[in-house]
Amino acid sequence: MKEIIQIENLHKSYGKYEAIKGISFSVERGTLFAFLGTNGAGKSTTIEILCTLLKKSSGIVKINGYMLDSSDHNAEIRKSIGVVFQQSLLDERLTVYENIIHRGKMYNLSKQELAENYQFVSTYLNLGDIEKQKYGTLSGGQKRRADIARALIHRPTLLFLDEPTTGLDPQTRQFVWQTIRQLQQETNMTVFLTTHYMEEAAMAHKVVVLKQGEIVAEGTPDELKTKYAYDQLALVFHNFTEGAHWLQEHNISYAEKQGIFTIRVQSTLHALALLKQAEALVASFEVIKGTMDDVFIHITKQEV
Ligand SMILES: Nc1ncnc2c1ncn2[C@@H]1O[C@H](COP(=O)(O)OP(=O)(O)OP(=O)(O)O)[C@@H](O)[C@H]1O
Repeated sequence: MKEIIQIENLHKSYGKYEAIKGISFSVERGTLFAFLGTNGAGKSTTIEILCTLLKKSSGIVKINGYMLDSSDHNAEIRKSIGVVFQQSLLDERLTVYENIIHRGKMYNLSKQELAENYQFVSTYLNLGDIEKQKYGTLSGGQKRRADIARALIHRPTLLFLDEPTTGLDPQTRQFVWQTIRQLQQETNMTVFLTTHYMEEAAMAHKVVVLKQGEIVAEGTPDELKTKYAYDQLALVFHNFTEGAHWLQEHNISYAEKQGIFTIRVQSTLHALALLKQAEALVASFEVIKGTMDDVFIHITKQEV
């Protein structure tokens, strides 16, 4: 089966408040999927439902071929997923090794499987230097490595990460991010990620954006950028007045700040054509590509 997650018309209410208002989407096996949304959009609620920690109000959810909330399927779902939450679940008083082995034992792995799996997670997360240290004494970045290792000890096919890099320094963020990408690519694991860092979402195979419990955009990063973001050409002219006149004569709308004229362009090729036309007047230029930040701001500002 191509899809590892299939969601149809999922609803979740907390009392009278409807946090998830009938969302439908799917995630393909072996891909990196980014689930985005403003604060309170319903991301954590959705993840908790998918991880069997929270009961849905209605809708159909299938994970790895198992129907959520149907007979003994939730136990099978739990075996095939790993979860890293914003808050850690490890015991502060135990060492990293003890914590991870303790977790592994919950999955009834044989001694040999447990040893092999530990070796696997230790290599990927570079645990060698911290495995004997008590979890409570680790730095934020080291804790994150241990959290991810804990989620992987039973070798799940699907990994949920709720804002895995929030609060980390840039170097640790990069390490965590590279490890996630490497795992996804080398082991064909599906990664379901929520993040507030748009450069991380830009690397996903598919993005879904949630706003107030509803899906407001869905597609590949390129599709979303084409639809919601645009490239800009920034120009500095040899002569400010001549440059401004040239743009006005050619009916080109612009914004100007401290001598830099910014023009919205359809593509880099469009920018090139304009530059050729205005070549004699231009002192310097820059083409600014549309980003996932632009996409996110555009979508989440829109009225639903
Ligand atoms: N236990 C609860 N009881 C009542 N309302 C809740 C409960 N949990 C969440 N909510 C509400 O449901 C909505 C969705 O919350 P959720 O935590 O899923 O959003 P989120 O997208 O994960 O936000 P963030 O990015 O801030 O973590 C919010 O309005 C929140 O206040």
